[in-house]
Amino acid sequence: MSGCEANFDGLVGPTHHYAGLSFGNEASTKNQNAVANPRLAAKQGLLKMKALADLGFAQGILPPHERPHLSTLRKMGFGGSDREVLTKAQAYSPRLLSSLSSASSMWVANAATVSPSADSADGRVHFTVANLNNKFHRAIEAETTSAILRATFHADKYFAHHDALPQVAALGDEGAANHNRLCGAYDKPGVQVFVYGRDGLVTGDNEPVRYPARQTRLASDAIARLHQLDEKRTVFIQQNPHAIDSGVFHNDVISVSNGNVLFHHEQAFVNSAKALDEIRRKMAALELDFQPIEVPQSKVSLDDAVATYLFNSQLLSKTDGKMMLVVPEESRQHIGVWAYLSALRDSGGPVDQIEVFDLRESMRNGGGPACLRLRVALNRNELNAVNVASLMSDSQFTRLNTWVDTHYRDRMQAKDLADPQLLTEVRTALDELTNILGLGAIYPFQR
Ligand SMILES: N=C(N)NCCC[C@H](NC(=O)CCC(=O)O)C(=O)O
Repeated sequence: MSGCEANFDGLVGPTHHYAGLSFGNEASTKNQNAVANPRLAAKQGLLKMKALADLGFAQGILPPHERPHLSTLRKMGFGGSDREVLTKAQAYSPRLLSSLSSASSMWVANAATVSPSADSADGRVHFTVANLNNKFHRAIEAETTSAILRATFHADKYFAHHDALPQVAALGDEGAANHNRLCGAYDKPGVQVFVYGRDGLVTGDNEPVRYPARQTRLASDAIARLHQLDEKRTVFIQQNPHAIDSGVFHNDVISVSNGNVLFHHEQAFVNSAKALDEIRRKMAALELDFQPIEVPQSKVSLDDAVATYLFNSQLLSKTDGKMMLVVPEESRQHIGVWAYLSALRDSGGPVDQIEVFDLRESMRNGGGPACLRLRVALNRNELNAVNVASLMSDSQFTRLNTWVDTHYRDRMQAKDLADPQLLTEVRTALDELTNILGLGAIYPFQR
């Protein structure tokens, strides 16, 4: 298969904690106020990146954002020295400070939507930063995400960058977590599948009632337009509102694609048969076979899918033509889910290997293996144009582990966030990280 899918993982930031900020994400709500371990979280992520790099997959690293986000606090009228701003914000509302200190930028599946050059009319890889406007703590990510992506994929000849869509609910956009691509070779045309939870312009009667639908059709349409996609190779599907109400806050909690395979739960989509048929027809026009793997509710319930995150997996193509599924430890711990995955592995189908990773620190905030990565399908020239220090290697792994050991605490709770020493630690760490990753001044405090 020519071209490759590079996975860029978000490095967990030093303020990682459990704040219960994401209504609709049941893990986030359930673990509010639990004690977090940022050092362990960062190391669990690095181990996954290194293991996949060692298996021969192209693996990149995206840095965390600066938190607490002093500039938002200042925009909200908290003045004085940095120390005073933190103290006043904490006194006003510990929850506000917590929101502006979340390490949520680690879940880079929500950083942007990415379209490979083979699908875009101008032959460039397109990135649209996600506005994440459904959650206050995530809506502040867009500006730094944009700086990071532009520094990592900096050659204009190959990469086109679009700013986030306007920050309004009608244009709610959560990035690649609601986007899949079916293809043959990664650098040849494929079919892009956008999944949305509600329309955005009009209120329909088929919307979730309990939890919010974060992605709108209006936003997905805009991205397809910005990325210059061909409608003959684009599909828009509504996510099942019942799934959203069961805790499937992003589509990547209920489906994942790779190559010509779509691994998904039977209750993932509205009017599933019609949607799958459209994908099949559009792929057939490219002379590609579509291989859906549909998991029935009778084998894995929606609730078990949300609890174990088996669909929040990475489906990766191996050199032997078979695929490997990267799942979180929680999927192995569940007898029924593990039995299903073992049978899938032994079925003679496209997936013949399951790899398990302990990502518990991230999982407790609702972020599994797929949430932590941003897929970027690249041809050889494009891969060569990526900022080289952003790619995982033996030396980067060693440097980053040492960096984490030097700068990260092993205990973090909301009450720690007003400590001015923490802000100093964060800035010192991030300044050093931009050197390790060769990214230049991407943070406002560096300018
Ligand atoms: N499925 C994908 N692609 N990403 C997972 C994102 C998890 C993230 N959790 C949080 O932001 C919780 C933060 C807290 O509660 O402390 C979210 O809900 O947006």
